[in-house]
Amino acid sequence: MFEHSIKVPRHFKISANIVKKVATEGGSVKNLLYDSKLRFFRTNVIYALITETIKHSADVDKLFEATGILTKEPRLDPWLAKVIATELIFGKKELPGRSKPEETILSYKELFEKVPLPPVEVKSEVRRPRYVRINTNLLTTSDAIGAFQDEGYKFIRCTSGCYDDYLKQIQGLTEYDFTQDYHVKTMFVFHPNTKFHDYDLYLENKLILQDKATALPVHLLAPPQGSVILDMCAAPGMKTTQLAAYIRNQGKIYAVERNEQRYQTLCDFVNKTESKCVTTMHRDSLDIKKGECDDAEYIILDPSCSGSGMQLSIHNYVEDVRLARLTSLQEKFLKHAMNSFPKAKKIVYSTCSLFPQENERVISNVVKSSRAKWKVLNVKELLKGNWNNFGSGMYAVLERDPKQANPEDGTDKEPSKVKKEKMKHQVEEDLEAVEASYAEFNDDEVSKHRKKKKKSKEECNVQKLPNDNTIKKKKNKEADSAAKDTVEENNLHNEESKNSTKKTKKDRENDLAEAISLVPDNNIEDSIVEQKKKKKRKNKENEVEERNESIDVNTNGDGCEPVKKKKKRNIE
Ligand SMILES: C[S@@+](CC[C@H](N)C(=O)[O-])C[C@H]1O[C@@H](n2cnc3c(N)ncnc32)[C@H](O)[C@@H]1O
Repeated sequence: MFEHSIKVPRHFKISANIVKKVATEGGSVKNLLYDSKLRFFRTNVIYALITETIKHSADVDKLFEATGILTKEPRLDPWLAKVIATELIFGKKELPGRSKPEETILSYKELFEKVPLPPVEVKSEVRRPRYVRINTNLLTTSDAIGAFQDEGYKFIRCTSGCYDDYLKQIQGLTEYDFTQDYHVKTMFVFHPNTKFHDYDLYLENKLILQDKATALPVHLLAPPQGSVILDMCAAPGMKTTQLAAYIRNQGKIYAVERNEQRYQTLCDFVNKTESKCVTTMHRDSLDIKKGECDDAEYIILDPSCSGSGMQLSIHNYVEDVRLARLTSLQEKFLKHAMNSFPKAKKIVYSTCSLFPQENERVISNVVKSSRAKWKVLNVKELLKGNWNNFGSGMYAVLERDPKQANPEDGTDKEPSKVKKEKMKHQVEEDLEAVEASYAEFNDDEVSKHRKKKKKSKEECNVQKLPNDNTIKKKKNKEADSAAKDTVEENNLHNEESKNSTKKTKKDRENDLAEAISLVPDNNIEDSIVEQKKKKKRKNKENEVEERNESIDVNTNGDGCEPVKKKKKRNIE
């Protein structure tokens, strides 16, 4: 028999409260846990209990459903019950006290044990490499390579240009190697164990610890120097500062953040990184109306999400109600981005969630209802099939359809009936593409596709240092020469950029073309230039016809056409 006077152990109560908060309101377990009131409590014990409860949540739900415990015991708090049942069934297998909730759960132990549960999945943990981004406002990539070499790291260069070779190469990096990222040329990749927290370049904000997945949206947005960008959900400022470096502080970035504390973090980060072209705004993005930020041409939309793609499995636990709330907010953001900024021509939507509700469904719902003003580009085509998504979120690239928008005044022409039909058809095709792409993201098409791909005969020029600390400290001459080309490329590129303030649009296009020849893997810019050439030709042919039809063509900015769809879509 239990005794009414016996209290529920405090660690159970605290854990139950946090699990409830994470599931219903969201937020980080660590933040909730390291609340000052708990500072001297056994946080490690509680953290383990919360993690286990979240990990076994689906199984515990099954046990509760099969036994009907929550209906039969209406006074039992379901969150507390979850924590205690997890401890009893999956944790220590015993309970410390004799409180009523503990006794109630114990009385169901035999019934719980009869419920068949799926076998525990043993997941092999894949450790992600350590990515760092060079803040090119403060340090050139060539100087960064030199600095890493001075530290004893060996620069490994993939000469084949083949993505498969690159992937093999990063998997084989030792603790003394580093290489340049395949897509984002200002990023470098190190062994997962590499620590940078005490490293001078990091402390001086020349080196930013940023994961590849969070850097890709800027690469996909690819705004040219001089452009005006709106970052609708900016704090802590990873993408804002990356954008500032990307456009070499030439242009303007509106960085909007609603949360006061996070806004301060954003301002600090912007200052520390010398992201001088950034205007921070402590605002709710959804309150920014036509007439404000009207000059924004490129939009990055990285709204709050469930974070289910983040490494901590703890984030995978999201209540349906919360997910629905997030989805509806994300749709609002996207609609706002698409409709409120007359000059906007490209939007990159990204989340670190893997839930389709926060990704493809947001895109399809919004694009469906947007009268086809925006076209969804195929991310895999933009990356030329070369992105092995490590389960860390999703991206969608939307480009305003130049045939259906009037960039001069930002209004959309009312389309004729025939055109409306065509547009509807186009939207359906686009959505099919998006849905197919996400489906492929979710299954293992990536590896199938890669197997089919013709392998390059060229091998990576991989030269490894022996695993020896003494040798590590010697600067490697061979590596120096391997890096030399990159250094020269970067110097040239940097030299170009110094003169860029006075450049015309034409000059910028030429710069872009040159940059592409300097950086051969710069896939996005590559496809943009190709598309520009095509578009110029096409524009000439269609000029008269289009004028007659009164359809305005987007002639300002980069004017790039959406990437043409192929019959068979390959999306990673
Ligand atoms: C996923 S984080 C953004 C991360 C950021 N883009 C980066 O790369 O560092 C989402 C941010 O959006 C902010 N946010 C949420 N709703 C907002 C709104 N209505 N207006 C402006 N900011 C908002 C949140 O406070 C949070 O800081």
